[in-house]
This record gives sequence, structure tokens and C-alpha cells, in this order.
Amino acid sequence: MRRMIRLHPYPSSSLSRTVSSARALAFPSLCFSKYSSVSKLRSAMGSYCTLSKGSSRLLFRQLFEKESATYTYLLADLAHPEKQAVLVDPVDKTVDRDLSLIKDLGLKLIYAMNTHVHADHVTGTGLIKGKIPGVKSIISKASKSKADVFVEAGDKIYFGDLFLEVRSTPGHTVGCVTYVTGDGPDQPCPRMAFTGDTLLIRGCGRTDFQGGCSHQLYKSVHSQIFTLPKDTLVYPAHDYRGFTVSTVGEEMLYNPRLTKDEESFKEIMANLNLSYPKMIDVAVPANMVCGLQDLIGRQTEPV
Ligand SMILES: N[C@@H](CCC(=O)N[C@@H](CSS)C(=O)NCC(=O)O)C(=O)O
Repeated sequence: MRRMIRLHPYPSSSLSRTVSSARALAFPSLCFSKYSSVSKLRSAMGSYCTLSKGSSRLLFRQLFEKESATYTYLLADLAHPEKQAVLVDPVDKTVDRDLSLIKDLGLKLIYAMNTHVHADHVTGTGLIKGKIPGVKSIISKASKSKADVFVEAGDKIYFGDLFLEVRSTPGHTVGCVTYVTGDGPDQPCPRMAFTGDTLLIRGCGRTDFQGGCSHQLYKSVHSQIFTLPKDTLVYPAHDYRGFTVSTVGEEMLYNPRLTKDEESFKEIMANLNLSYPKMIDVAVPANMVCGLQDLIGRQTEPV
């Protein structure tokens, strides 16, 4: 069953904002020598969509936590009277920074959501709930973790009049989901996919613990992410090499793992030889309760 998750129902507002140059910011200077013309490059990467009302009303920030190389994403609907906002994959160590930004920007945080049960850092969700009591935590039902709201494929998570659609993308963990900005005239264009650890830039999440499965990850990426428009922006939960954003079209062309056939992919994944995340024994139990166990006894700055 598809559900719409909206904490504060309100009538839609009419918009008369001028279209900004967000597209130029998203695609600063794509210029690869193998493409002899702009049109060839465009057909490989996906044609540009017309900027929507949703693009100008969306406030978007990519935030970084350097110890675990984790990205947290802040999204808000600036056209909504309350400027409702969500945080995707907050980290405990950077909660104060994130909440101070939210305060500076005059946003109302309504959801702290996770793409999955992380193994390398403790989620900031528990701390955030302690500091801003109305905030609700969100995670997938399949994660079997504790949270206020459990989501499944097809659910829409509203913040103001904008929404994130839930796509089930297991493989790195059983409960991994990808949150994708809405499809519609008043939603951001190009779309944005918050892929967690399912799809990384020129890589993907490991599949050797937490119910990981290479076959599932391959299927998830090909059926749930590579079927999005090619100009969809890909925002992962981690990057270890300094990349910040990619597109579906770019990953379909250049991802060294997911451009392979499934058998070759499985072989690559079986031979990654990565050491276990340093924090795994602390992070997984903490994240199974959305970081709430850490609340007691922790010294936190009031926001
Ligand atoms: N060295 C880091 C952990 C690095 C790591 O294993 N990253 C994960 C995502 S966090 S569980 C991963 O899937 N990496 C895929 C890859 O190809 O690097 C630490 O000790 O925390």
C-alpha cells in the first residue's frame, strides 16, 4: 500500500518565484574529450529537464562528517509557511553543527531520517530528538530498527509541499532504502536520489555483513536507481575520494562495478577485502535504536 507521510497538513501555496540557475550549478562544466559534441554528451548523460517551481523553493545543503566520510543532507521547502525541513543520515558528532544551521536558516526540522542502519558511525537521530522534541525519526520497516515512522517502497515523505519517495534498495543491508525527490511539476527538477550506501560515486556499498547480498544490491541499483531519469542527481551517504555528486547517467556509464554483468559484479564484491568498520560494534547496536541509547548522560549544547 502506498502511503503519504505528512505531519502538518496545510493547503498548497501558490508560487511566483523566478527560476534560478540551479541547473548550471548542478552541471558546472561537463566536458569530456571522448564526446565530440554537446549533443552526444547530453544523450549519454540524460537531457536536461526544465526547471520546476520545486527547484526554486527547495533549500538543499550537503554536509560532511570527516571521520566517517559521511554526507548528511538538509532539504527544506522554503515556500512553506513553516519552512519544513528534513535531515537525511545525520551523524551524532555533527548534530550541533546541523541544528545550528537549521536555526540560522529559520527552518523547522520535522524528520531525521536514515537510509539504513549504519555500521561505521552512530546516527544523530537520537540526539536530535532529545534537542528538538517534535522531530520524528524515520527508517525502513525492513531495517527492523526502532524509529517513530517506518517506511516502505512507494511511501511519500512530505516536508511542506515537497516530498521524498521511498525506493527499496536492499543489498548493502537488508533494510536499505533510497529517498528520491518527487516526480511532478512542483517538485525539484532534475530529481535527486539519496542513495545511502547502495550506490556510491563510482562504487557501491559492501555486501559482506548486516544481511548484505551482492545479487540484491545489483538488482536494487539496476531496477530502482538506473531506471530514474539519467539527469537525476546521485547523492550518496559516503565518499572516500572527495566526490560530492554524480548523476544516474554518469554512474550507468562509468561505475566500475555496476556497469559489469552480474556475475562479474559478484566476483568484484567477493574480493573487496575491506576491513570491518572500526565503529561497527558500537554503531550497529546504537543505530538499531536510532541512536537513542546514547542520549542518557551525554553532554549536549542547547540549540
Ligand atoms: N574504513 C571505514 C569503513 C569503510 C567502509 O567499509 N565503508 C562502507 C560503507 S560504511 S559501512 C562501504 O560499503 N564501503 C564500500 C567501499 O567500496 O569502500 C571505517 O573503518 O569506518
